Amino acid sequence: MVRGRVIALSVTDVRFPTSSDQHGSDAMHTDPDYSAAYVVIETDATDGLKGYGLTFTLGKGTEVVVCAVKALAVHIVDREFEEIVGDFRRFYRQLTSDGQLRWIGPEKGVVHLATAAILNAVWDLWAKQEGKPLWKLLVDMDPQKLLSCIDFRYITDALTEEEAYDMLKHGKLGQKEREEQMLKNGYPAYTTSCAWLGYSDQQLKELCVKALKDGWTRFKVKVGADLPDDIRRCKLVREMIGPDNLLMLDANQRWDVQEAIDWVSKLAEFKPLWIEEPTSPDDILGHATISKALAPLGIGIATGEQCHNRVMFKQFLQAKALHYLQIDSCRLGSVNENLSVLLMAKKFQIPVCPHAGGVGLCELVQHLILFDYISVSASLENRMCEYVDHLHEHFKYPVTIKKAAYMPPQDAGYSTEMKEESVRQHRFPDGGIWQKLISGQNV
Ligand SMILES: C[C@H](O)[C@@H](O)CC(=O)C(=O)O
Ligand SMILES: [Mg+2]
Repeated sequence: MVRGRVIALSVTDVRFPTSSDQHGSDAMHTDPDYSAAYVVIETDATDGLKGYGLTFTLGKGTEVVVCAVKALAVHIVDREFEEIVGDFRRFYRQLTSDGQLRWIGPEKGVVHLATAAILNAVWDLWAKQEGKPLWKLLVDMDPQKLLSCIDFRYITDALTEEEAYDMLKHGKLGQKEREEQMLKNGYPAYTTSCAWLGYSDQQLKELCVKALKDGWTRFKVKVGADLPDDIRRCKLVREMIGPDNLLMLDANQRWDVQEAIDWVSKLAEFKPLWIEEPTSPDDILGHATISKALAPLGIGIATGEQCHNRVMFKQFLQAKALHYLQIDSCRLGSVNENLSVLLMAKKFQIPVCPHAGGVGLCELVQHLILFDYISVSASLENRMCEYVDHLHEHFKYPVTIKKAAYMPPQDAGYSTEMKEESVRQHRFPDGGIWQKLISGQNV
């Protein structure tokens, strides 16, 4: 039962000094401090439940997003929670249509990341009030109700509400069996944690040995800064993992279109399944060109982690510019907008392989991909969810990985809540960790 009036929203700049060990590094982000604009919403209900939400950022970017969250807060504070989730499409539109703030978007960039942080907190609270993990709240939801959370504006030329309804109705068939299957075996995952760009060859080897021992069979390697380095690192990883395990490459937008084609052709001998973000995330036709050129080599295109809204995804799908669609729980407008992308991917028959390289992204996106499998795609073919092995210890409900698969979370909510002590220590700039770093002490 939905209840309470929202009486407060707070937002905190939380940063982890991951760059000091090169965790998370890639060809474009060479000093990534994994960070979050962390939102907490409170209501006047007597249950004491709070909603926790975040969006993923890197270091300095966080303070800008924090400002945007504060600017948007006026739309949610002092509202009945029932009024928000009871007509979620309306609320989503209100938040994304603020007459002054939309000028610095619309539905992209800082203001959209802020929207994601706030809405993620709303979904967390809604799931908690219903006493269910978010994936289960979605799976159990009536199709009409689910659709009422989605803003279809700008995508009806690709997917109508009626088509989406039919898909969700159809998705009910066999849903119970798929849910049981997930509870037993989990959702298949791949790891990116063996081969961040700043890791040494020795680190790469040791991490591959450990990952293989832990049962991982799918590996992603960062590329794009230096071709001879890429050839050496891909050779090393391919030798370590053998011919049958999967290898994916990620360039994080480093190249021009022709440069991408030339560079990746030189890595084709290592049999990568995909090249991720070969060029600008906004260059839909460029991706289509790269896709055509690399198809004879059997290399697909993956993208999405910086695809800023459903309209971009629509065009990527229409232009046949990607083979693997990488939703992100914190870049799009939360669950609402991700639902629309999952449904478009289903219509265009493109597998969804979520992005999770960041703090908290694994915790959140597991819910979306579980819902996708159980209620929308009903397929595991060519599908896997990213996993990175960092910072889970700071979450109250961290992910559980078994045999290289995400096991469905059981606690109510969206797994977004961080431990209070972690927030206190990592708050920027006054948290203990940052005070020590700023004053030059070892941490
Ligand atoms: C800066 C992030 O670590 C980025 O490299 C993550 C990424 O591209 C991925 O996980 O994929
Ligand atoms: Mg990536």
